[in-house]
Order: sequence, then C-alpha cells, then structure tokens
Amino acid sequence: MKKVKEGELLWEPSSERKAAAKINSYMQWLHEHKNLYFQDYHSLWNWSVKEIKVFWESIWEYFDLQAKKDYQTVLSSHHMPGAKWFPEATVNYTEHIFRNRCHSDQPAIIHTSERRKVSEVSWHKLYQDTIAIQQTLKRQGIQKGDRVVAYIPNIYEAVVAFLATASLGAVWSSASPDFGTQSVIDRFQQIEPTLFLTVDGYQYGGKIFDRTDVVAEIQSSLPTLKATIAISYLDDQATFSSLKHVVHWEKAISQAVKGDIEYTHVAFNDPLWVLFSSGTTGKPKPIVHSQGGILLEHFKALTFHADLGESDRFFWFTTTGWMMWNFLVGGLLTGSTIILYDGNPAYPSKERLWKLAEETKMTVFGTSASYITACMKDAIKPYQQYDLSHLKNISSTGSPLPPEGFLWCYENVKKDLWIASASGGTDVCTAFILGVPTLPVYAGELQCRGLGAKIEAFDDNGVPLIEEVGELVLTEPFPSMPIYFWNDPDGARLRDSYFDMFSGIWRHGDYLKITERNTCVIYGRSDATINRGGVRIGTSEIYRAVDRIPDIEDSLIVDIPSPDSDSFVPLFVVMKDGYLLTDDLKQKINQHIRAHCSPRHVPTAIYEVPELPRTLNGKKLEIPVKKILQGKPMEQIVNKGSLHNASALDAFFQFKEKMKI
Ligand SMILES: CC(=O)CC(=O)O
Repeated sequence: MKKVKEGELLWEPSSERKAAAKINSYMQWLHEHKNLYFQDYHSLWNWSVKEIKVFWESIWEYFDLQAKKDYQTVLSSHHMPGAKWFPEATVNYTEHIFRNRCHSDQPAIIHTSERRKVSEVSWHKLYQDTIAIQQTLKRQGIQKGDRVVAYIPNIYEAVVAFLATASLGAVWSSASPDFGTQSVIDRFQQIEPTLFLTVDGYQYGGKIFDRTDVVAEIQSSLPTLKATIAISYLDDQATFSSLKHVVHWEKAISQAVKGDIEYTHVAFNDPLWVLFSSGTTGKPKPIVHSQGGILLEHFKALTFHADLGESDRFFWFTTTGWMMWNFLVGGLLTGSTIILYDGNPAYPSKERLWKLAEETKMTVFGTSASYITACMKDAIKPYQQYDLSHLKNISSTGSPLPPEGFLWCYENVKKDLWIASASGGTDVCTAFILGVPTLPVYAGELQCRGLGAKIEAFDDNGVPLIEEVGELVLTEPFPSMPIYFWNDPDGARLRDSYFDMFSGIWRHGDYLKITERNTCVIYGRSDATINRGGVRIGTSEIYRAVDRIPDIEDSLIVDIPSPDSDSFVPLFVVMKDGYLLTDDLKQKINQHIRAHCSPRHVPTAIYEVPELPRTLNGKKLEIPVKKILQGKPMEQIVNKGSLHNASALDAFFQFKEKMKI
C-alpha cells in the first residue's frame, strides 16, 4: 500500500471549479443583498457561527422558504436544550420538494436494486404518485401528527410514501427489512403508529428473504394501527393474506389522481420524522426532527456543502434505516436527481457500485468509508473498467476515511476529484463537518465545519483546543438538533444523551481535532478511546496503522481500564482468507502501531476472531465488545436486533470465558 501522510495536499479546485460552486453564488448574494463580503470560506464560517440568527435567516431568505404564517422570531434563545428556531412560522417539507418542478419531465429519481432494473422517474410522475398515495393516506384517516411507519428497502415507493406523509404533516419513520423483528417492534411500538407500510421481502447478495411472517408479527404488535399498505416487492403475486386491513400499493398508486397535492402547513418545530439511534442498550432512542429545521439544514448542507443542483445525480449507498437515506431524499430539495440502490454493494462483486456510477452518470457518489477501504484492500481499479467521466465528487461517512482511502480514490477512481469525508449523525440528521468544493482536499481530513454549526474541540475542562484532540461539541443551537425524544416529556433522556458533560453545550461523543488550517480530523468515538498512561488516542488511528498490513481484513481494539494496573488493551483481528496470525505478524502489527501511533499504544495482546460485530449501518461495535469483556450483563451490552451479525459477539463471550478477564 502506498504511503500518504495525514494532512498531505491531494487536490485543489481549479478557479473555474471554485467559481461554479453553489456556495459562491450565496457569497455573491450576501454581498449584493446584505452588504456582507467574505474573502474565503473560513471568514464566512466564522461569521455564520458568530451571527447565527443573521446567518440562518439568510438561509431562509436565500432558499425562499414558503411559510403560510411568517416568523417573527429567528431564535427564541441561545440556551440549550430548549432554544426554538422560527417558532411562529408554519411550513411544509414536501411543498419545497415540488416547488416549480411538479410538471417537469426531467428525472427526479433513478432507482435500481438486486430485483429491479435501472429505471428513471420524472418529477411529474413522482408528483402524481405522491398525490395518489397522499389521497390513499387521507382515505385511511391519516392526519397531521399521525405516525406512518415503513418496513421498506431503499426503493422508489419509500420516497413516494415519505413525501406523501410529510405533505399531510404526518410523521414518518422507517426501518430496513433486514432489521430483526424485535428491533423493529422496539422502534415502532414506542411511537404508536396509525399506518404501516411494508414489503413482502427483499433480496440481498443474491439471496431471497421472505418477510411475510415477520411483517405479520410486527403488525400484530402494533395495536394502534388502522391500516397497512403492502408492496409486492419480492413476489408480484404476494397476497399478504396473514395481514389485516391491507391496501395494496398497486391499487393505491393506480387510482385516478384528482387535482393538485394539498399541503398541510405545520409549525416549523412540528415533527417531520422519528429516527432511531441504533442504541446499544435498552430501547433505541426515538430522535425527533422538525419539518422546518430539516428544511433549513438540508437546503444548506446539500446546496453549499454537497454542491448539488439540477444537473446533478446524487447517490448515497444507504438503507432506509440509516439517516443517510433521509439526507439522500433531501437531495430532491436542490432539484438534483437522486439515485436509489437496494442490495448488497459487494454483490456480485465490489465493483457493483462503480458500475452503477457509470450506468446512471452519477455526479456525486456517497458511501461508507468502510466500502472505500474494502475496495482498497481488494485492490480494485474502477477507472480501468468504467466510464466515470461524470463523477465530480466522492463523499464518505460512517467512520473516518483514512488517508490511504483518499489516495486510493485518486489513484483508482479519478485524478480530478473532490473528496469529502463527512461526519455528523442520526442525532442531527446531517453531516456537520464535511466538504466544500472551494477548498483543497488533504489526506484524512474533513475539509471544514459546516456553516452555522459552531463546532469546537473541548478538553475535559471545556477549554477549546486547536491542533489537539478533544470532545466534539456544538456550542450554539443548530436547527436540526432534535426537537425532543419521543416519550421523554421532561427531556431527561435528551439531556442525558447530549448535555451531561458540559452544561448547556451539546457533546456529540466523537473525538475531534481542528487543525490550524481549519480542517478537521475525527478519531472515532470518544467513549472508545485508548488511554495509556493518561495519553488518549482514537481507535481510528490504530485501525489506520493495522490497515497497512494486507494480510488483515479488519480489526477492533478496546481499552479495559483496571483499578490497580495498566489497562488491558486487546486488539482483535480478522484475517484475510488464506492468511494466518503468526507470531511474526503480531510483531509486525505492533511495529506498525509503535511507528504510526506511539509505543504506548501497542496492544497488550493480539487475538484472531472470525468476524467483527457491526451495526446494521456497518459501524464496528467497540463499546459492546468492551462491555462484554468487562462482564456486563447482556441487557446492558447491546440490542441484538440492531446488529448486522449478532453471532459475531459469540467469539468475544468465549474469549472472556477463556481468558477469565
Ligand atoms: C453523517 C454521519 O455522521 C453518518 C454516520 O456516521 O452515521
């Protein structure tokens, strides 16, 4: 693997690229309309977080938000939690999607899956289908505030149903059909839904998964349901005979559409959707975002930071159970075409998504860092096989993209490429440290903090750090912060989740360094850091060192503190097929960690495991492994339904038993 240093300059935008950037038009608009002139991105960012009211009001104006009732107040107070944005205004999310576009024959959505060929749907067709489903929902009595829950893959019908739900001011929540039965029930039961949307099954990696029994169990566990809309996705002839009160999607969508869509305007701070944090213990947290807050943040992030506009084709590999699905759908706000894919990204091979990029003339390719590192480890070379001439940007999230991942993209996908590594999460349904097309790309670094997001790195005493690693905090209110958690009337669960460490300041739970150049590096979750003799480093630094060794497929490290000695820091590795974890290899791993991290952070011991446990969204489960090794009871360790491969935990239980830790 070629060496690259963190912070090495890899790409600079040309002057034409900078001039064409959407953020540039906004800066010109600020100059012309507000007499505000900023020389560069960082002076703009500084202003946007110092003058958050003026900044977010300018976003409202620039994107010309449609309010039935106008606002009087931009922000009720700077106090967190509790600060309210635009409290008097009323808006509707879906109205902003279709504004000026509902008669367009340009593609709004391109979708494909392991079961479906690539198809394009025009804005007009999307509009007509949304009206048909809106009318179906209305016939089922759905009103403002009702919850519509969907057990659905990332397919066209999911977007239509979501837009119809939001048009009525009802509240959306989705789970991917690979979620286990109990984990779906644990999510949906909490929010007492009125309507259930479901498929009969799905296909993943060439295998068929019939979910009709699971769907029946979910339906019978949700006593508040009044109706179910069923989509025959796996089997055209699926009858859903075990379900009650079923409306078939085909029938609903083919009903003659009368008139235009009706938009129910709701308060800016009324709920748009409920997202669930994967929640390692207890029931998943039901995080509620507002219609208005998401509108403002997604307009801003997707236009200025993802640089999306009408000529773009925006893809993110996601399921409906990850917030990146909601972010992807937000791409429609910018007029760009969104691309949906349902299936295994590595089936029939890891080239699948690059082939899709060619087939769909993708301009923005969004994925998880783990997909890029997997392509890197398999040494695939998309540029040799696919025409990627349309591709302008690769974005990644889910975990930090290591410098080598950046380099791999430049060497194997395209030389003239803007790469944006992004970080945020379910809690805010956005990336708030991310990219911008007017700044250079440095290996392993996130280009900038998002406009209007006052992100800082704090030490344990709340002192802001530069060039040092600290807790990622947000020190000013941000519109897409949760308005509340469902069923948390006194806000205790929300306060515990974000405001427990620094009073009145949002602690995100990530470990962050802000550089002197104003770029950022995320080092993993702050509760998973490795602390040797008081020196903490993030787990991503260890993974980067281990990733340099081609024999190793993947790795996971945890730090188990001990009251009377140094902490126990085991490193678990998954070996590539055909390779063995020999003593020589262990020495090599230790040398790499010594050289690339520090001698202190060499693991206490190295063990082989068959696979690493991951969430359904592909994140490594460091904390649950730590809890297993600390001997915590199962109910405090992990909610198994939120795991991609719960059986991967067995090796860690056995390890604990054997080692008598
Ligand atoms: C934007 C993100 O931060 C996504 C994630 O990692 O969950």
